[in-house]
Amino acid sequence: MVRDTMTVYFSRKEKFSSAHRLNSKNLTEEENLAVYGKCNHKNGHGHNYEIKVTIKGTIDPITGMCINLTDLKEAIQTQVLDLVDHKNLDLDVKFFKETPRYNFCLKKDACNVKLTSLLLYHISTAENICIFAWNQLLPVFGDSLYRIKVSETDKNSAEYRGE
Ligand SMILES: Nc1nc2c(c(=O)[nH]1)N=C([C@H](O)[C@H](O)COP(=O)(O)OP(=O)(O)OP(=O)(O)O)CN2
Ligand SMILES: [Zn+2]
Repeated sequence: MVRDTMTVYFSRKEKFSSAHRLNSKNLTEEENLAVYGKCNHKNGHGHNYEIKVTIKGTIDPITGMCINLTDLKEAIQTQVLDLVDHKNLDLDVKFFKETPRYNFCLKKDACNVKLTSLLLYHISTAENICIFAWNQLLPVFGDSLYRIKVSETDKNSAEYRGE
């Protein structure tokens, strides 16, 4: 039986090259080295990243498409690739350079419990690159944006599905 509405997924892969360094402002020099190892080296390093963006939708009966590939390519290019390709993620991309996440934690000292604010920055891991790309593409695709996968190497990748 053929259904009236069928949910389908359409994906596009792109590549980009960026430099970065894994280093947290919330850790000491020694802690950074212990957590990130060689990826914390002050010279930084680079990756030929791959990003895969998946759109969820129904098939337009006239075009046979759930999204026009031209629109998907254009959005990935302008919203993501133009900002990260041949860039230093930590210095050139605002999300990693200066967009703080405000977290509040309770710190207990000898006599009382104090509310202390802690500024947390986005470290340029594959996980956070997924979040960056999601934030950039969500205004374009809304609920149709299904999944973003970012691969640093053939061996390492992260995925985000907006959850
Ligand atoms: N959870 C995460 N951990 C790490 C990430 C990350 O994005 N999320 N990223 C890195 C570094 O960016 C690093 O460049 C990864 O490279 P490496 O450790 O060399 O891993 P490879 O798979 O490329 O190489 P092998 O030497 O074969 O392991 C680190 N951690
Ligand atoms: Zn790296």
